[in-house]
Amino acid sequence: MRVTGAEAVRLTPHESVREREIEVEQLHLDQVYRRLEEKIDEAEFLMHDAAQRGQVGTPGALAERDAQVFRAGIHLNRLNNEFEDFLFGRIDLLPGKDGEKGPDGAYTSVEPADDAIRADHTADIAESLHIGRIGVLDSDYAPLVIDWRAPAAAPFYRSTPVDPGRVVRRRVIRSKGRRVLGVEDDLLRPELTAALDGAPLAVIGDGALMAALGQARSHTMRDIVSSIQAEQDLVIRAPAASVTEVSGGPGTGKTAVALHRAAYLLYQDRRRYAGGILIVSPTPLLVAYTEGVLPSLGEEGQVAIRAIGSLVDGADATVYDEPAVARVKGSARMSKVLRKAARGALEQAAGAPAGTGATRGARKRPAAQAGQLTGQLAFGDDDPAVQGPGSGMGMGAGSGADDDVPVGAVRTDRLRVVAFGRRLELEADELDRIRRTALGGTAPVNLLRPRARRLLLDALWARSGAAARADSYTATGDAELAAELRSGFDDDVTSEDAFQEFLDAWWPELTPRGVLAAMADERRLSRWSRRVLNQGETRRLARSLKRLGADGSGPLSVHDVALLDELETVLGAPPRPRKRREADPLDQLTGLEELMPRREETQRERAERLAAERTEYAHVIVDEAQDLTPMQWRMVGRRGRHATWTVVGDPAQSSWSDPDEAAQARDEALGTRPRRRFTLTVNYRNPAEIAELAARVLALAMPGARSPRAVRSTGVRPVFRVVEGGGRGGEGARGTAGGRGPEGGRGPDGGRGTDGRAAGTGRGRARGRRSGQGPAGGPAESPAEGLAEAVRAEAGRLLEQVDGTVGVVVAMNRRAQAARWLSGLGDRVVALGSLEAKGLEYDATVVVSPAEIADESPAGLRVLYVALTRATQALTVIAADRDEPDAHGVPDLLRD
Ligand SMILES: Nc1ncnc2c1ncn2[C@@H]1O[C@H](COP(=O)(O)OP(=O)(O)OP(=O)(O)O)[C@@H](O)[C@H]1O
Repeated sequence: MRVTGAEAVRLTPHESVREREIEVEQLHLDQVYRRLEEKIDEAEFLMHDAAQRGQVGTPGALAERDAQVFRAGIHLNRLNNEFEDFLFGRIDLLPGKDGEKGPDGAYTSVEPADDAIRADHTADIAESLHIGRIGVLDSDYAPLVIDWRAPAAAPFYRSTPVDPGRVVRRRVIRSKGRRVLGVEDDLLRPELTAALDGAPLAVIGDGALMAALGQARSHTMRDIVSSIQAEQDLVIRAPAASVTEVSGGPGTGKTAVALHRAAYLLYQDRRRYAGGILIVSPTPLLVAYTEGVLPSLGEEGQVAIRAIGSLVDGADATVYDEPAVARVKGSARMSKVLRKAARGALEQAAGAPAGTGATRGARKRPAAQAGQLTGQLAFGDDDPAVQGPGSGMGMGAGSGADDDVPVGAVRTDRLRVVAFGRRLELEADELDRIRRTALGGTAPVNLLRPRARRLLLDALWARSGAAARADSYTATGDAELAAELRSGFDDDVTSEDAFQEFLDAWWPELTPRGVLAAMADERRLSRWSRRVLNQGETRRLARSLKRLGADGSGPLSVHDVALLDELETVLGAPPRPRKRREADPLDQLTGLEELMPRREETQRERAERLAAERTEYAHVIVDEAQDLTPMQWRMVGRRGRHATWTVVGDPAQSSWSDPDEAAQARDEALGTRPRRRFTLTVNYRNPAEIAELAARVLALAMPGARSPRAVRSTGVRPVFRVVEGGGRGGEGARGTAGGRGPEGGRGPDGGRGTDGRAAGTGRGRARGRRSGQGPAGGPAESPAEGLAEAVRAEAGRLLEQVDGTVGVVVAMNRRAQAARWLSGLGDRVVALGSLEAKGLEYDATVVVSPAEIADESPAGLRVLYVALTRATQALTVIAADRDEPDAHGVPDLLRD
């Protein structure tokens, strides 16, 4: 903004300095954009020119041209992306110890020269660097903007008044599009009188960080690139070798740091990370919340952000298991059960249940019906565990008119073939022995089929007279003839449809979903889980897996996905057509089509594609690592066998009940790689008032654990409200919202008396009355008067109070109910179950019935701790009877 003379008169001296400094930055930004436009023109010219030249030249020249065009295209794409605050920072530096410049054109020295500061505490600024989302050089290769990830930008984040290095002033520049809106400075050497181009160094405002933290939250996370703090920067730029472990309480920026680290690693070594970076997130909600951050940092290509329930290709878990079931499915013991189930499913398919006298069973049972004997699943054509034609109907080897085999069914209790003009037969005993021999060891079941086939042929060969003949050839030294005879025999047998059909039925290809569905039969499962799970666990597991249906295609739970992945390993993936390798973009370059305008792939689509193409990654980042079950660690571990890792988490927020078992699985996944540990200590999300309340729950959940230090205080204390009867079934319960009379709530100022009432009779409630509708859509006098009305009223009040989002956190089994309570309040408010709240944040939250959340699972107190730490500005706790609230509405759990 240009300050005219008339305006300047009206400005206070302070304001005029601010305006002048904004103007200085505006001039620089204009210069940057001019340069960017030149670069865009260059890139466009290059692309056009290359297209004109077509496919002429030597292969080497063409490859070089393609590479150039490709680079230009990527650059163009980035430049064309309309970045908010493209340029966001500046540092003014003292002269350095040496005069060496780095590749970005900036001096590399971190420490000031010995004579940088004069005896009278004055100094001159030797260099000013602007920091932005990508680096820009001017036509003389002098830096106009330094990429935030470049080494020269590190002092912007790292310098502190205690250890300022060369930095005298750090400036955060706020801009929108091409317009600079404001600047905020930190003076890192306040004792110094510094001059820039002969004029005193101006210092404007303070609290760029505070301004960022106070901003309203939306449904997507913002990057923190302009205000990364020193302890966070250490993690982001930590060397990638081995394992980087980051712990820190709620709101300390673990997720933000993890995302920025992915962008940093790509910047540092793009070729190495062309192998892909996987970010594992606990929920699809958190994926949706965070997936915009990387594109805003100019990175989206090589990073796949996946929810733990979507890590297996094609699986998209929509269901949460009850805690007792989740405990069983998540336990490392499941790997044993699954191994047995995979082998058991195969035996079942062939009609010989393990341990029940397979021969007898097999004799009595026609193969296609064998599974039906246990009452649940038909192993055979409709067998969910079986893929492909399997035991297809047809005139198979074993089909015959005898016994009780339906016409056309393939028998698996005997094999009959004709070879070398002789009828050969293997009986059930022999087949059973062969199967057991083939299954010996730990190799994947589906991959053992060739071995089983070979054993069958050996057995048939042994019964054929040809074997004796071959032996005599061998004895007379004609081994070649013996081998020919054998190979002719094998050809003869295997060319018969009968043999192939038998094999398909007797050793079908099993699918993970099919085996999982097969485990829904409790009797069968108890055989497979013997001495591993107890009866209750087996029952719960079988019951839960019924959801998958007989064909295994039903909805998956989050914990089922790790089981599927394990089964994929145990069964062995059937060979798939090879897909194109995702590698360095330059390696894959095929020509101009890479650059032609196409529909932009979304981050999610790209993630899907990458995940489908990759089974392993070069770097794995695990967010909310404390929540991974042992089975999930095994699943994630398989994706990073050769990777470096960044693992971020907070044990105090863990919803897993057996931390020791999880720690062991984590150690196995991370192997013996050396670890670097970091701790983040400052809570940037919650104001101190909310953090204090959460700390009370932390003291119960994890005695002795330390809360992070809240960086700001708003003076707005949590509000408590009471619903009588609200704990008894929610919607159906009657009660009085805020019905404890004048003392029913504790006001935002910490005072008691009016707020509970005000909320109870507030806007949300009035709206309900006006429309003649209760929160659940029924008449106002309906039972929704209770908890539903209180929640709705409070959400309505908070929507008035904040500009951004409101989250209503309820126990998992109330999710659907709560969504109905809030219907019509708009999309700034959302209802979520306690486990879904992981990692998310809202301007304001309503936590409904803490006791209910805490009682949900053995880790309930830690889950409640998560729920209470989601708000950036305001928190309301609605207590029901079960919370045993005191006269002020404070639940028993949350009292001092
Ligand atoms: N340096 C920073 N500058 C500005 N905002 C920050 C900074 N660090 C963190 N934040 C903000 O603080 C909030 C919490 O960050 P984040 O979600 O990454 O924390 P977390 O440690 O993952 O929390 P939780 O454990 O509760 O999931 C976010 O809004 C984030 O943008």
